[in-house]
Amino acid sequence: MLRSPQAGLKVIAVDEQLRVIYEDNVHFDKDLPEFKTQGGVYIHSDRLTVTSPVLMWVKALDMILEKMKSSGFNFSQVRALSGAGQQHGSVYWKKGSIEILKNASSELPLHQSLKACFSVANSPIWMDSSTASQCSALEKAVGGAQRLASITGSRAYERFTGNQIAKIYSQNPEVYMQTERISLVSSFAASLFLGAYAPIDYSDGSGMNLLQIWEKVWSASCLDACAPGLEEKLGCPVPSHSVLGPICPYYSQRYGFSPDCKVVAFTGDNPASLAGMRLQEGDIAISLGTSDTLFLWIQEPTPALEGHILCNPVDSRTYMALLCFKNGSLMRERIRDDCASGSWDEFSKALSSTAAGNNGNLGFYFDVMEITPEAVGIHRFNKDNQKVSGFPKEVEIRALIEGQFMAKRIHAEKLGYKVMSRTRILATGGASHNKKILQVLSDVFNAPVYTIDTTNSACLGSAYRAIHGLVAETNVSLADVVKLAPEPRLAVTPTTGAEEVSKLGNTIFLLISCLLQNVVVMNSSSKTD
Ligand SMILES: Nc1ncnc2c1ncn2[C@@H]1O[C@H](COP(=O)(O)OP(=O)(O)O)[C@@H](O)[C@H]1O
Ligand SMILES: O=C(CO)[C@@H](O)[C@H](O)COP(=O)(O)O
Repeated sequence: MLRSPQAGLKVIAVDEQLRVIYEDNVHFDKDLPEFKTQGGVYIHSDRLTVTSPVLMWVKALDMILEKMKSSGFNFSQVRALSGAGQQHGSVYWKKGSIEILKNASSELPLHQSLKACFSVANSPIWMDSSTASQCSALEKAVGGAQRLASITGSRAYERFTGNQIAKIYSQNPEVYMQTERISLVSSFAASLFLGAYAPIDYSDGSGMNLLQIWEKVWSASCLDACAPGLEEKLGCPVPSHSVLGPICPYYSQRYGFSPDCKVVAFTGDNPASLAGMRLQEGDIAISLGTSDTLFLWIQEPTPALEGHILCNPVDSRTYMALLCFKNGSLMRERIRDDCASGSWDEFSKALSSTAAGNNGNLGFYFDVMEITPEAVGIHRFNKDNQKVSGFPKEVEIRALIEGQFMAKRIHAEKLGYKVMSRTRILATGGASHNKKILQVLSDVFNAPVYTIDTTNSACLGSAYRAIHGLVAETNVSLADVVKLAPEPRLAVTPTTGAEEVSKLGNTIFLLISCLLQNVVVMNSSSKTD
């Protein structure tokens, strides 16, 4: 029921009929200003290193539980809890912290007891891209990028945890040596509820460049390439539906939780969204949160140099494919501020006043180095495919949104996904509130778009996973557990005629995208030569 994304901490509680009975959040920048984060993070002066203060996450948990308590929430009725964290980020527990965690006094908020527990105060998070040299070394150590992808589901990515750990070890070996346990953001949050170090689940563990996704064990060659003695610091990975144990006494004493309340393994935010959206095979899920992600349920994946294959969080025999785009909401917000006076309403009006296909005007908008494709900068092309330096405001807004969705379609198709007549697009995340944005999504994919009641699918998915955890050992599927839950709702259908326009746009977009990527890659390699 808990989720710790980048910008804040969110909570949802559901009853036995799977109705949402409580929903709340803590916003890091606004509610915890003493940490001075922007969007929940610190972007360091090199513009590559991105971290979040780990104690801010603990304080946010204290705060949200206090809010629930003051609203009269009945904690004693909670039978199970689970949660999700932004993927790839890591937390470093100092030697001896396990005792402090186990024995935290229920008289104190948790952040006070855990003040001295972290050997790295600012945790590296998914936005970090400062580990290029560690990525090259890891790929080299295992026999190349494709070999690493075949073992772990992904070639080396800078934000993936193994590379982040390798950086900490190489820059600060003494800090690494002082660390007794390394958690992901998800297993860290689970540890706070367990009062013990929680294991990493298979699904979030697949975002580390360390797990053999087929055998579901740590890869000795990847571990050795990153840092010595790493296996011991990570603990054994477990199936995502595992019950980790009962909630620790701290929560019964301070908030009135039942001592029988079970803690089910926490997982990554995207895997939890897959559960919350009740994804079926053939569907495509698009999360429009801080980052944009696209994911699919997949039976027999073939890991490639683009995209990620993760263990499926709700079915250990299958997988999920994931594509992540860094220039998501923050990019849309920047263009909203520049072209629509900071108003989503005005932004939406611009989408209504321009035609699908944008009269041939196309744009690529990457304020920060994109993950897929690896490109940066703002690149605009008119209907004659000539590069132009600017667009009128409304054209700019449509070029941004069409470009973002064309990139998603093209890259999903490269992973082998085919839009079929039964394809449903399930949209979630903050920007899925915006119907005009969803209309463009529907037109570009030529498929209907559905949403669920809450845009907070990762949090809802965590609640579903908590219930599923109670029965998963008896072979009951998540689909069975959530069959009473409200079905996704049809939000928009494709505009007649939009398909032809978007097909043409897609082809041109693909051509320019390939050229652009090559130019960027060539430029960056000539820089390092
Ligand atoms: N009406 C809207 N139109 C477009 N984007 C929106 C709208 N409302 C919120 N957003 C975007 O949603 C983002 C937050 O999404 P959310 O899913 O809550 O983030 P997270 O991934 O951190 O959980 C904000 O950055 C904001 O840009
Ligand atoms: O890096 C990825 C996925 O690979 C991101 O999707 C993170 O999991 C964080 O997501 P937000 O919820 O903050 O957008």
